[in-house]
Amino acid sequence: MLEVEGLNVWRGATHVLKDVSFTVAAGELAALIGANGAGKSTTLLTLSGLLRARSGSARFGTLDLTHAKPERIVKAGLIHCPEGRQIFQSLTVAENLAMGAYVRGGRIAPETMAEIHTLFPILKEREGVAAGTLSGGEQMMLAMARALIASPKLLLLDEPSLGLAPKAVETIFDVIEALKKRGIPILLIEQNAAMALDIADRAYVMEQGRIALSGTGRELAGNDRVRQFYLGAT
Ligand SMILES: Nc1ncnc2c1ncn2[C@@H]1O[C@H](COP(=O)(O)OP(=O)(O)OP(=O)(O)O)[C@@H](O)[C@H]1O
Repeated sequence: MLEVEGLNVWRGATHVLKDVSFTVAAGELAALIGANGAGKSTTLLTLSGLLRARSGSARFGTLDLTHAKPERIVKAGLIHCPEGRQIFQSLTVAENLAMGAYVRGGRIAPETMAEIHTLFPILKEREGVAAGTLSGGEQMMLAMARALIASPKLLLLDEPSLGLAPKAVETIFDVIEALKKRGIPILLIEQNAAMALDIADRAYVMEQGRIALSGTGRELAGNDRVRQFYLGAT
């Protein structure tokens, strides 16, 4: 479904992504984990068409992401869910959700809204309030709901646990598991390696712009190097 091969991306004078290769198969939850500055955000920006690769390829089905315009990539169903703070703070919850449908050129179908309210009951309760008044966890849920309304064929989740209280992180990961059960393919970018590896079918560790390790979530959770550097084992 998503095939990235030998991707090299420069930002200014810095060679950030170095021969990056990975795949996300249909129905799969893949996790990309790594420390601050490893190159995870650069990877997402490249897949969304906002940064251009100097060499290598990234294909989403038949679409060549290294040359397609960002709007074309969104239309093809590669939907980037940013961290919760990037919702429209002064718009209501309902208005933010409407923006998700707008990118696909339509309205929200009643059955889609019903599904969103099943996944995120809190958003129904809060539909009339300004998004900026929601808690961090609720804002993340709104960002995820907005991405889902855009009918993703592959959902790019950018650090969904960032800055959230532990209870909110658990709720968000429960939702991610629910999306996985619905068969929505997900590329999850996370610093919270323990939780990401726990739910990932396949995982990649990025270090200094390279894929340093890959395997199933379980394999990597048992890997000595991962345990030492990413899971805090002693
Ligand atoms: N605009 C830029 N110009 C030059 N270098 C940049 C720019 N943005 C990021 N970098 C460099 O690219 C490298 C990777 O950054 P990136 O943001 O992709 O990492 P990350 O793994 O997503 O980390 P974080 O979790 O902190 O966002 C870092 O070394 C960073 O300094």
